[in-house]
Amino acid sequence: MENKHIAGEKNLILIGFMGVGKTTIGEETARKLGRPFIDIDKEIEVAFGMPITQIFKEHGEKAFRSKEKELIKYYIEENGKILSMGGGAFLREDIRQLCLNTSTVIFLDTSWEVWEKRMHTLIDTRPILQKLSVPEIKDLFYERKEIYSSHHLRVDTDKLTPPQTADYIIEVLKLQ
Ligand SMILES: Nc1ncnc2c1ncn2[C@@H]1O[C@H](COP(=O)(O)OP(=O)(O)OP(=O)(O)O)[C@@H](O)[C@H]1O
Ligand SMILES: O=C(O)C1=C[C@@H](O)[C@@H](O)[C@H](O)C1
Ligand SMILES: [Mg+2]
Repeated sequence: MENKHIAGEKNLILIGFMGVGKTTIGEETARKLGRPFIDIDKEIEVAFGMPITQIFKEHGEKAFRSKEKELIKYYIEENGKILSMGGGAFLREDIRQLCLNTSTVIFLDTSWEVWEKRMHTLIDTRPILQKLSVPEIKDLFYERKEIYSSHHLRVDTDKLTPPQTADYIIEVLKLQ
């Protein structure tokens, strides 16, 4: 009951470090609930007409972050959707507060040990990871964890597949 009250028809926003499954699990949750799914990273790519790696190279991170903020504000305006954030969006206090005040924020929590095994599949498409050594990535991973500690629901994804994670979110928030 408590959870139903928290979630309602509010947007669900998935947060967490790069590659924890925000896009995959967001898509799956939206499909199961029959709700629209918006991936903010994808929308930024559409707006610039190029992949994220190229946006960082040609326009810089500042332009990327500015478009990210603009699109989050736009998509958060209307309720009923599932939104997956870029891993860095929640770093900004204004975005964090906007998300927490309007939506149900779900932190996908993956352990470093599990994430590290997945890392090699992520590097090519995540420019932030490309310039860092593994120990630096590990530091960033734990730094970011603190930022993601502001949320409404935490899901430990280590032993769950994306469809199982989506089922868990739907069940615990009593969305069906
Ligand atoms: N629970 C999981 N178990 C196994 N593999 C997973 C899990 N969640 C995601 N993956 C895999 O990890 C990769 C990254 O997932 P995804 O792109 O959804 O992450 P993301 O959080 O959206 O990353 P980013 O912040 O960079 O957008 C994908 O190949 C996906 O299939
Ligand atoms: O964690 C980050 O800073 C990022 C995560 C990705 O989702 C993208 O938004 C981009 O690669 C930056
Ligand atoms: Mg994603």
